Amino acid sequence: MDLFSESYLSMVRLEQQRGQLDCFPNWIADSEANELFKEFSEQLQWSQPELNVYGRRVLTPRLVAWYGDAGANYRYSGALHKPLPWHPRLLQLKQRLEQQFEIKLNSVLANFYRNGDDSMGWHSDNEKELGAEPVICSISLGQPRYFDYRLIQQPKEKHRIELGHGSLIIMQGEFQQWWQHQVPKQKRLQRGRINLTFRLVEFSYAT
Ligand SMILES: O=C(O)CCC(=O)C(=O)O
Ligand SMILES: [Fe+2]
Repeated sequence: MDLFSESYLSMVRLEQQRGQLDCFPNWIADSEANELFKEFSEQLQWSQPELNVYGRRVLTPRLVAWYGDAGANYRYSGALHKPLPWHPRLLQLKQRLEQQFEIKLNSVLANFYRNGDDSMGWHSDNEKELGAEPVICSISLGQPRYFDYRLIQQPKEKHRIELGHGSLIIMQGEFQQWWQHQVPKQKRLQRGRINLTFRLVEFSYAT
């Protein structure tokens, strides 16, 4: 063990105006990240919902699963989703985030990008049930993928980072009000990536 073994906690602040974007490149050590990738790919209840794009039904270009406390309902891909009960390893990660950053979270959207053809288009996570200044903690496992973000008012000026195995980014403050983000296709990539975005959503009693 070397003197700098705590360096996995090192943080890079990428943006501090118009919201905050922080990156912890090695938040989860490789060996644990390997285990988590395997367990989540095999054990989460992945589905591929249909999206309504200008009146056409198309499949979401990745697999998704929504976990959380009962009542943490969330609208994505055009429909309201009730959370599945916590997977124990997701719950552990949630608690680790809550303790380290002194925040409260109640749910997680898991995304499975099967290969470089899977993607997520430009969006802000600005749904009403997230509140005005959500704290979103996003963990990546598996194939490193680009994460692009841009100011809504300057859409041509794209910023690009790569989210590697075991990394964490935190978006908070006004970030969702000013910026959009995407995970573009990277056609040549064959391997899968799992992303977990932990959130705090307002409870709703919709059925
Ligand atoms: O896969 C990612 O890194 C981004 C996921 C995301 O933006 C979301 O779930 O809202
Ligand atoms: Fe997002």
